[in-house]
Amino acid sequence: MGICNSKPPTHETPSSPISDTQPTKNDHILSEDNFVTANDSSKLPSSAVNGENPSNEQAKDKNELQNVRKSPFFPFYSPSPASYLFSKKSPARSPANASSKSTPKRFFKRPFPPPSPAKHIKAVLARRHGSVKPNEAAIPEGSEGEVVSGLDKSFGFSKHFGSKYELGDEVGRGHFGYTCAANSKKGELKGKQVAVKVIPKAKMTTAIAIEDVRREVKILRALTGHNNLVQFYDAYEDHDNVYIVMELCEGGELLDRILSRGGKYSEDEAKAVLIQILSFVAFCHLQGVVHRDLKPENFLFTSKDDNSELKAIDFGLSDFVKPDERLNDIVGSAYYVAPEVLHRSYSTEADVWSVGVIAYILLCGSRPFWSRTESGIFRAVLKADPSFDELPWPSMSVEAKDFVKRLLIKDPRKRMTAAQALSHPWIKNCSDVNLPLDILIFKLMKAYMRSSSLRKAALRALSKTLTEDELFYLREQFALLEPNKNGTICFDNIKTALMKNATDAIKDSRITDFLSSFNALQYRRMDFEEFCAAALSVYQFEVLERWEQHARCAYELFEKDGNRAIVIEELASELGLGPSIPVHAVLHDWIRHTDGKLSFLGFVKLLHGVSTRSLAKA
Ligand SMILES: Nc1ncnc2c1ncn2[C@@H]1O[C@H](COP(=O)(O)OP(=O)(O)OP(=O)(O)O)[C@@H](O)[C@H]1O
Ligand SMILES: [Ca+2]
Ligand SMILES: [Ca+2]
Repeated sequence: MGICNSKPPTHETPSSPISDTQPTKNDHILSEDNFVTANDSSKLPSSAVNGENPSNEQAKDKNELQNVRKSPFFPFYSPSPASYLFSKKSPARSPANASSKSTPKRFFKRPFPPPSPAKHIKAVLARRHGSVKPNEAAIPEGSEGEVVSGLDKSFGFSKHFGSKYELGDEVGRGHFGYTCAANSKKGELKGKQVAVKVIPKAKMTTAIAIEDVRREVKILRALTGHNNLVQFYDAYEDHDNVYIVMELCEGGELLDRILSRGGKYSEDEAKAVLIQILSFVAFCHLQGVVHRDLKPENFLFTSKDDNSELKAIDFGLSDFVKPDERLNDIVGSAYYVAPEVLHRSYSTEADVWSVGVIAYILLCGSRPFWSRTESGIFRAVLKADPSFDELPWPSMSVEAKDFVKRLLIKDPRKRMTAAQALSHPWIKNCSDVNLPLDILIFKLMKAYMRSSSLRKAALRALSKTLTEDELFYLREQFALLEPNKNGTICFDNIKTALMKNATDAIKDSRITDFLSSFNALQYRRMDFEEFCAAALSVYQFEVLERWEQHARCAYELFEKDGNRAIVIEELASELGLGPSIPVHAVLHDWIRHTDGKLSFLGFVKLLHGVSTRSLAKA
């Protein structure tokens, strides 16, 4: 990886404190020494920002720097000085500072920076506010983010906020709004403390910004009933603001807790946090909602208690996504953004990547992809492999490393889903987790149902090579479909399982339309053996070290039972190859010349089947 490790890197060198200041354009500058020098006053936190006396601040910096220089290891193995930045008296968190534009500034003086608040990708801000100069945005934007006058800023929300709630102290602040505690004056919540996210209409200067707020409320309203999701109560508006009323979480942001611990989470502690995050993410994905802004700032603890429950907040960038749909707008926060988002073709897997980044940070205290500039971070996300060689990784369990690596796989088809992550040995071996239904099962089953008998035979052969560990997840998923006493499922099982888990969000994400793909199961039943073939992801299988062995073994089984002579045209249509492809040249090696049956190469290609893109068009 080489970006955020213990050796002074030779490129993308962090030489300034991580802060909310705009990244500079000189991300190509190389630095021999990435230690921040204590007398480089331009890099010191300003007292105007953090309220500290500048000379104290310099002294602290110096001390910390000395600690760092003395330590042969990472800065995270020296006590973190970060917690003082988050004390209640921090002006960044007080209402008096309410005019500042975004997340409170927090500064660090470390050669290898710990996590800090993540900024939204500049292109997001350009689209939403029309405020970033076109040449500043890393990704060129169209005219959709243009500032338009005469926008309709009425949302149809109740206008009686003032008569129902009394606003109290500010409890947090983001780029789009600020959040206050409030007291409910009447109704069901009378006397109860709530949180109110206030989004000023003056900030909604583009049609997209307005649409985002509408969708934020719609998604919050629709998604209900998960323990790790903040409870939404209602939305209001007046001439100046939109008010989102929700459950008050008094335990602060996950980011603050990570920082106050100096980045040290034991495997078990990290696991406890990640189980909650993944359980929430799997829930969203089953409802067809992609959060798109998962980061430690957007998870809050309900209380200061060490074992407090974690709640996801901030659906400001979230969207509905149909099972076969790919989204293309570049959205999120740079450190956490998935490679396929930067490639403008993504779905729910992008959230899982962000959880991978959070998992990496929880376990080692550093960000897996870091650079001083946005474009540098993007380059790292697209090209660099995170380091697992530096401390503390060598002392961590093999399972923990495998878990994080499989969340941070660049190809989204090969990455684990949230439900699979909850079934990963690192989690399942030591905790009693309620495994959720995985939307991936339905996507794969749909592709299976549309496949030829030849591909089904190939998949069946591969499924016979699964080990007990690999079967665990499929067994759990099959059980969630509640097979009858003969151990088989049909259309009704799939429908019932989906409906049992449905919230209102499912209407917008059209998950129910998807059910028609399973019509064939109205007339026949599927047993566990066939389910394994149907719900097996060949792409995910490919990342396993023993893949080649599995595939060879499966090919032998297929040879005995399923392989048959096939003509090139049949294979081309099976694989969804278009007329522009010279099939005879391309598929030449996929068919064995001696008997016209599939070669090993052809077998592997057939296993992958038609690309999801051509399936989506079908
Ligand atoms: N229910 C809540 N209880 C307590 N604090 C909250 C609650 N909701 C939000 N906050 C605080 O307010 C902050 C800002 O809220 P939120 O993240 O929703 O705003 P935003 O403007 O959309 O942020 P961003 O800049 O990440 O897009 C949060 O980081 C958190 O500290
Ligand atoms: Ca936020
Ligand atoms: Ca937001």
